[in-house]
Amino acid sequence: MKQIPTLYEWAGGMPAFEKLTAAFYKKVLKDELLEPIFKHMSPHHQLHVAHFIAEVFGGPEAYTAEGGCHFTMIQKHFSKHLTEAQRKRWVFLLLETADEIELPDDPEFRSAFVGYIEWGTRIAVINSQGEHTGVAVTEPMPRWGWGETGGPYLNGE
Ligand code: HEM
Repeated sequence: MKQIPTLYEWAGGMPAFEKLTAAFYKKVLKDELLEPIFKHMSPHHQLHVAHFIAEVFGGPEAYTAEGGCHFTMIQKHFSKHLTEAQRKRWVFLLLETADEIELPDDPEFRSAFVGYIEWGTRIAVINSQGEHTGVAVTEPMPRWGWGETGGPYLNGE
């Protein structure tokens, strides 16, 4: 039976996630809707987000090793009062960056990728409205797989 790669491996490993967030946050800082909420972010922000997403997609436990967990990430959004318009722009710019840095664009990968991004951004917005969350401090990191598509696009292989 063929070994199915993780989304992390299929994407190109950590260099791909770090490239994605580095290019993404450059765009964010030039965007009129997002710049005001990100202008004070730390220089490590892009790496933390790369490590978080990479871990969700089956990569090494880098975010956890840095002392983070799912709740920590959720907490970073408390009381930011993020709007649906900001969320949509965040998603749009991330997907635009994914194309620009040539993240795999096969239907299977992108379907799984967008699935998590859609879920994760909605969770971020919900948990940004105050300082309460349904997410327990002990909640494990989400683990995203290929989902309904069941595996990567193999083009007849
Ligand atoms: C899949 C979706 C998302 C993930 C995985 C994510 C992840 C993270 C992480 C890991 C941090 C902490 C960074 C650090 O410790 O340096 C953070 C902070 C933050 N996120 Fe998100 N986020 C997501 C969606 C969003 C969206 C949609 C918005 C806004 C539209 C947003 C706005 C922010 C802001 C404003 C901060 C704090 C920035 C600061 O430190 O000044 N996030 N996010």
